[in-house]
Amino acid sequence: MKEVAVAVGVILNEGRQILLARRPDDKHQGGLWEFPGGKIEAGESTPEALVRELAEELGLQLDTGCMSALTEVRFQYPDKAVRLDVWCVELTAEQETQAHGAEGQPIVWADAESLAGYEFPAANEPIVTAVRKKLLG
Ligand SMILES: Nc1nc2c([nH]c(=O)n2[C@@H]2O[C@H](COP(=O)(O)OP(=O)(O)OP(=O)(O)O)[C@@H](O)[C@H]2O)c(=O)[nH]1
Ligand SMILES: [Mg+2]
Repeated sequence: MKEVAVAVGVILNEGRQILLARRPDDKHQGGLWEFPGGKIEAGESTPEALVRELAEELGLQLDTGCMSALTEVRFQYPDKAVRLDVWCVELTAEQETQAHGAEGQPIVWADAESLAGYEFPAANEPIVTAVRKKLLG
């Protein structure tokens, strides 16, 4: 199965909360919570893909300077193979006010302590571990 390369953003506000979005029911892994992002297009770096995806999905106007690599996860679903390239995205207070579910999807700001209480796609388990380690030590 061809592996799909995905840019994934762990978006942090100044209070070290993390933005989660709920995946639409009709999409792959629908109804679960995700870290926003999407498929990397030909010729794009991961941060470039994140700038584009986070504008489309959340209305954020970002440049790549607020992004830093966190981890990479390869996972095989029964119907799909993915490689998630996960970057932290640090928002200013002003940028935080821009963030909304631009495609109608619910969003929440979650504390690192509460992340384990959300249902994520199976591939996200190592991401949650990495975020907790970064923010909680
Ligand atoms: N964005 C995102 N995708 C994830 C996460 N975890 C995970 O397994 N994926 C998988 O990565 C794949 C691509 O993500 P996506 O559906 O956001 O892609 P996209 O925004 O380009 O959407 P599209 O289907 O409208 O082109 C999906 O199969 C999705 O299930 C996650 O935390 N965030
Ligand atoms: Mg997406």
